[in-house]
Amino acid sequence: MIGIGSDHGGYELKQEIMGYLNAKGYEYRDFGCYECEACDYPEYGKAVAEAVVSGECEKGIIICGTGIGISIAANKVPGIRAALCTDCFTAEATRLHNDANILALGGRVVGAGLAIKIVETFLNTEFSNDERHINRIRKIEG
Ligand SMILES: O=C[C@H](O)[C@H](O)[C@H](O)COP(=O)(O)O
Repeated sequence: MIGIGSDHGGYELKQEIMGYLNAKGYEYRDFGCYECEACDYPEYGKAVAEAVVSGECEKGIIICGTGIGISIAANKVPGIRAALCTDCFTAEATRLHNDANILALGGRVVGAGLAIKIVETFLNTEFSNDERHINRIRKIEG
């Protein structure tokens, strides 16, 4: 199960990404927002982050205008490693090196075509399980 959430700045891109997830047969839960009226990104970042930490969702995708605010909010939840990506290289690297469990995107930054490629890369790249990366992730957890 993938958790997905956005504020109004990410609402349109979220619809595109949900279309992609539907087409590929991914199971997902939309944590809102459910309309494009102005709302507050911390609520949706936190909701997706908590669903990932609880185990309800294996991974999350969060979107605001820049992807910055919502990733800051999600990263406040212990156990979350949310990565803001604007290209496929970082999406792959953050799975391989950081075992990122949430992908953050900026709906005002990347177009739908690139965003979907980033999502595809993120969802299809496994953590490397390399000892050096495991040690570094442990240091983040404290
Ligand atoms: O980091 C914050 C996000 O990019 C928000 O989506 C953005 O601040 C919303 O801006 P506004 O309220 O001007 O639409």
